[in-house]
This record gives sequence, structure tokens and C-alpha cells, in this order.
Amino acid sequence: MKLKFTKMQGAGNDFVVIDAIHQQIDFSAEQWRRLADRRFGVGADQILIVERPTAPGADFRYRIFNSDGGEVEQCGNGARAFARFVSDKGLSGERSIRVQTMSGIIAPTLEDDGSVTVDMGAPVLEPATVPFDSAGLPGLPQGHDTLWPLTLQLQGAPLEVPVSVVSMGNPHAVQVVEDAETAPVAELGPQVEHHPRFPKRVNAGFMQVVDRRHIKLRVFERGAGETLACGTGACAAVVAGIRRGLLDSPVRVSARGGELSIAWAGEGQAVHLSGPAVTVFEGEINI
Ligand SMILES: N[C@@H](CCC[C@H](N)C(=O)O)C(=O)O
Repeated sequence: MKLKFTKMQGAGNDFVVIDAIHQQIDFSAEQWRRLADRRFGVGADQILIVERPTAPGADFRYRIFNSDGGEVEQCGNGARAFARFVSDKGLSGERSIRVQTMSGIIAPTLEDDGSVTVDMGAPVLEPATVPFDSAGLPGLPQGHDTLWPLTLQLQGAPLEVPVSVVSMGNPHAVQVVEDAETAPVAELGPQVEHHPRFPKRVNAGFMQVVDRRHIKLRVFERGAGETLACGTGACAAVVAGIRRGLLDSPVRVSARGGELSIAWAGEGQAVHLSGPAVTVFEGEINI
């Protein structure tokens, strides 16, 4: 079949966006993988599907597939692209929309300067819900209840790394590093992603604190490898940094592909993610 798509990016995290309101889509994991493949398909970190909602109070349903073909709960940079897409395609005339995801409703707003701000909802900090298996690990003091030790291997030697475990609808493990540029992301990222304490795997964040309102961040994403930016990863890193007493909201997040801004007022409050959302090209592919 011929599939119409739009290629988009937000801070270098790239997407194939598909209108499934006006096209019939029923693809296998293999077809999603092929579409995301940079040689055999269009190429993307994630594929984003725009559907009619099934939840009351939502304007659209947003489905997300990683480049490995797996469907996932949330994607922050994608949420900005989603909002830009539905506006550009005339699917909505509103500046603010309510979007149903696998992990609840999020609310993107188009800003006058062309950026998009997304109310991502409140982070989940309870380890079992992330999900993280803390069985057998010592209990953690109040206020440090997201920080857990993970045993990894670095150049053949065992290494114990404290990670903050946070869900933004999808699971994240954030570690603090001296220098994000030289952090061993390619070596540690896959070990964190597949660590047995994360039953649904996890996105692995490497955060360098530049000052209390600025971090540098690299994320080895579950199901996609290292991307140039990760929106939910930025939210999780800032939540972890604020809880660890290292950061104050709002925080500028420098990723390899661009800049994001994250605001969080604390426990029980929604995280707000702001950044760019850009259309790169449109096309049609035989799939
Ligand atoms: N790039 C995304 C996150 C996409 C999903 C993630 N890889 C997962 O498996 O949870 C973002 O901007 O949040």
C-alpha cells in the first residue's frame, strides 16, 4: 500500500508522523521497523500515529512506536511534533489540544514564537509503578526514594551506579555524570536499558549538572539507541535533579540536537516541556 507521511524533528529527535484518521493503518512490528529504518525506509527514532480518540475529553489519540517496532507509552518531543502536525494539517484549529496516550492525557500548546509547550502530567516516583524491581535492595531515606544502585560493567570491571528511577508515563533511569560529552553512553546505555531490575526495559539518561538551572543531557533510549534529544528523558532528569537538591525549576536542557526547557513545581505537579517542533519533508512510501 502507499502510505502518506510527514517527516518531523524536535531538537534532532526525528519522527515519521502518520495521519491514521484519513488512512487505514494496521501494521506489524516488522513494518514499523522498516518504515523507521534509515536505509530501507524513511528513517526515524519513533513513528507517531494520529488517530481519533477513544477516551472522553480527548481531541486525538497519539500512538508511538520505537524504531525497534515496539509500541510505547509516551514521547515528549513527539508530542510537540504531534501538535504542530494536527495544526498544520488543519485537523485542529485550537492552539491547545488534549491528547490521549497509553499513559494518560497530555496537553500540548502552540506558542507564538513557534515552539510548543506540553503539560506532560505528573511524574511517577513510586519504584514498582515505574516499573523498577527494588526487591532485596536496602530501603532509601525519605526524599531520596528515587535513587537506587545498579550494578553495571565498565571496561570489564564491575561498577555500582546510583540511578534515579522516574516514570514520565515511560520508564527512565537517570545517572549524574561529570561530563556528558565523554560519558560512556554507548557502553553503559544498553546495560541500563536491559538491566533485569527494569521488567519493561528503560531509557537511560546521563545528566551533567552545569549549574542549578542548566544541564547537559544524553539519553540512550529504549528501543531506539542514543537519540539527539529525548523529551521525557529531559523531564525525568530535571525531576531527578530537583529531588536530589541539585536543580531549581525552570531548567534549560542542552541535548546534542538542541535546547529544551523544563519546569516542575514539585511533588504531585505536572512537568512542562518546551521546545521546537519542525516539519522536514513530506512523502509517500510503498509499504
Ligand atoms: N524520544 C522520546 C521517547 C520515546 C520513547 C522511548 N524510547 C521509550 O521507549 O520509552 C521523547 O522525546 O520522550
